[in-house]
Amino acid sequence: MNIKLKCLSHTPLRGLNDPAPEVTAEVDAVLAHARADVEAFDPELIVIFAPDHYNGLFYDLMPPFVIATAAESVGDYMTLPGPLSVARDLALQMARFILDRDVDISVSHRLQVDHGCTQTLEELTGSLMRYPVIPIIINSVAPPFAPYRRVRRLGEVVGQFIATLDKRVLVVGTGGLSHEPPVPLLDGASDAISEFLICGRNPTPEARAARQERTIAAGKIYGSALSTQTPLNVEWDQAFIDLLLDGRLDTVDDFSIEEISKEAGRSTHEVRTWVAAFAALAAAQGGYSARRDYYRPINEWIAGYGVMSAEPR
Ligand SMILES: O=C(O)CCC(=O)/C=C/C=C(\O)C(=O)O
Ligand SMILES: [Fe+2]
Repeated sequence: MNIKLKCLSHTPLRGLNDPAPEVTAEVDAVLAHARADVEAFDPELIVIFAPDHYNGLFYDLMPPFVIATAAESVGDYMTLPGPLSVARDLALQMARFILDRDVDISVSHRLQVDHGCTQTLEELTGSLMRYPVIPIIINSVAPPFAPYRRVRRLGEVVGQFIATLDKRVLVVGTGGLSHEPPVPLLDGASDAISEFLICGRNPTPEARAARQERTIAAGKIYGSALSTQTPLNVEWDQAFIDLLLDGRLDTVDDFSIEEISKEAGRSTHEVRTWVAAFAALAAAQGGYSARRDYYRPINEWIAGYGVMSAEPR
């Protein structure tokens, strides 16, 4: 086995509410570099830890963790629609391995995934079909969440499974860092919003466009006095990146979900995908060397926007 890691933020607002051209050019250059790294590594498998934003998973049955044996992109927020080349048999083997090690995970044989999974896959590989992939969705948006220690443990067992493979494996985490886009909460929601959050699959084009417009409108005022969303938190982001750089993964076991939501925004919990990805790398190889490729708070994208890479020491 040979393993590498990439963790990246994603944003629904790329191309829809961009920051200054210098900033998008800077991010484009970082992403081009990341993509060249992936091209050179030529992975035989990508394991991607990703969140969902009420496109594939709803409160009619909201699992903490899901592994997909087949997945299709809904094509939201300018991302590519269509199927992902999921490594079906390997995904099933991985699910069995995880369950055998006392970590509960659901299996989906037909999962819809959104920009939270596909934007990063597209940025790193140029397509949804280029390499065999196993999507693992970690609930990071629809409370209640499994605690961070369970996410770390999930990552560990996935890493142990990867260690059994004779393959080049790229582990990806996507989401975060600090941010709070206008994703509705079930608690206190109107009947119409509750209905959407419980079973809002396959929205009409009009409903999809209205969701997108709400997010664009929020992006236009994010970080200003007009916004009611929790702002970006650069200190929180730096501390989290430092924790990963130092390999202090077990400190996430003490993370308080409520405190993070208050300090850094409710969608900051997408960093759970980074926790799982780093834990997988650490467990597969017994240690890693990581670098921070990029960080910038970008209000227009509602994103504490970061990119990290890591590989075995
Ligand atoms: O229904 C919607 O589209 C609600 C908004 C939404 O899904 C926003 C997603 C934002 C991110 O992916 C993010 O900031 O990480
Ligand atoms: Fe997201």
